[in-house]
Amino acid sequence: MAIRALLGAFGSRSIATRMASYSRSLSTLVVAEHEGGFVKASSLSAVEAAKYLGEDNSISLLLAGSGRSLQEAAEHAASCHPSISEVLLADSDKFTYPLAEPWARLVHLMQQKGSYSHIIAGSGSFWKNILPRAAALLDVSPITDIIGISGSNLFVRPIYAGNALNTVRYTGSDPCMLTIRSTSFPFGPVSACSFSNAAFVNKVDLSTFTEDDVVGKSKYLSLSSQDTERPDLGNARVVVTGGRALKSAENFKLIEKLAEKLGAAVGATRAAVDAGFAPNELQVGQTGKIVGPELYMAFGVSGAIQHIAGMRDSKVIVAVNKDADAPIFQVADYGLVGDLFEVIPELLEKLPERK
Ligand SMILES: Cc1cc2nc3c(=O)[nH]c(=O)nc-3n(C[C@H](O)[C@H](O)[C@H](O)COP(=O)(O)OP(=O)(O)OC[C@H]3O[C@@H](n4cnc5c(N)ncnc54)[C@H](O)[C@@H]3O)c2cc1C
Repeated sequence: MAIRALLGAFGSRSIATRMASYSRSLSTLVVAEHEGGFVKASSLSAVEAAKYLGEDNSISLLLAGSGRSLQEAAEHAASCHPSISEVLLADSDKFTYPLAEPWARLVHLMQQKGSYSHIIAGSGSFWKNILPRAAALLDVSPITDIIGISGSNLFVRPIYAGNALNTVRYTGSDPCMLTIRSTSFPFGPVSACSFSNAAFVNKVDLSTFTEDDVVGKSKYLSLSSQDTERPDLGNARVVVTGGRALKSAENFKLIEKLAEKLGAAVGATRAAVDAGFAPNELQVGQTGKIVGPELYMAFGVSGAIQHIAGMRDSKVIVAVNKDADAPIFQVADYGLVGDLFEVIPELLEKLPERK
């Protein structure tokens, strides 16, 4: 086993920024996601994380796909983060769709070409699908859900639904493959960033990438994307979450209306998702999305540990619950014992319209 558990007792907030780094010759490949011509915020968080691996870390960012949006994403990547030294562009219709098999082969190929010391990706479902396959091809053991980095081989990650933190030392061979929680390595507004020292953009030579590399068991059918009007749940500044107490999908629209008024993303507990009040991609928690907004508002949410695991890093937590003993109040900064069916309409009435 390449990973050795060492300790487990760090405070949970801002660990990434508190830990020191030490230097050694490093080169990191950040495997990135892009959408609509922009590199996703979670991938820029992976670049942020790479900075903590040590000084003199040369950071390359890999983008794959095809068409105009890939070219636009490459331009964005080249100027969006001062630590990126090179943007690598795998431009082929083999990567138009997010299928795990060809993408895992691509990561394998990139490692063969670049001999990176580290490969880093965000913790989202996209890379969760790909990275373990790439790690198997490279015969290394990945470390997932990193929230703190203290040098090139020492990482902190939550265990037991976030109730304990584990520090692990990577003792395997290169590359050390990591997925990071973007809430622990925040990077500023993605669309606005621009630096004068633009990174080089280099095309990846895919001549050795054969049809066999593309063949796999998965097949692309269609892509359903969330409502683009709303902020992305994983990166939103404000999240409004509803629980089972909403009782129906119709009532859950109260949460959506409040979110709209606040310019917030909508979240849901697993109980609300299982009951069909909200779609699966809105689930916050251990088996849903991990969020860390400035403001998290929970309505009719009991505060089960599996839910807390997904939102405990929020800066300010507001909870409204009928039951004064609900566990959610233990993590809330502001708590209101009350009926959400009275509180939300009152908030909707009193909050000013968004401009
Ligand atoms: C392996 C595993 C993984 C899991 N992963 C997740 C996960 O990722 N995310 C997640 O959320 N859960 C997860 N769960 C489920 C979790 O254990 C809880 O069952 C779930 O979070 C409860 O959701 P809830 O708070 O909406 O419902 P409940 O626990 O039923 O709580 C409803 C709350 O609403 C309050 N309430 C009722 N009526 C009103 C009202 N009118 N006004 C105000 N308050 C009211 C009640 O007092 C109560 O506290 C997981 C469970 C397991 C076993």
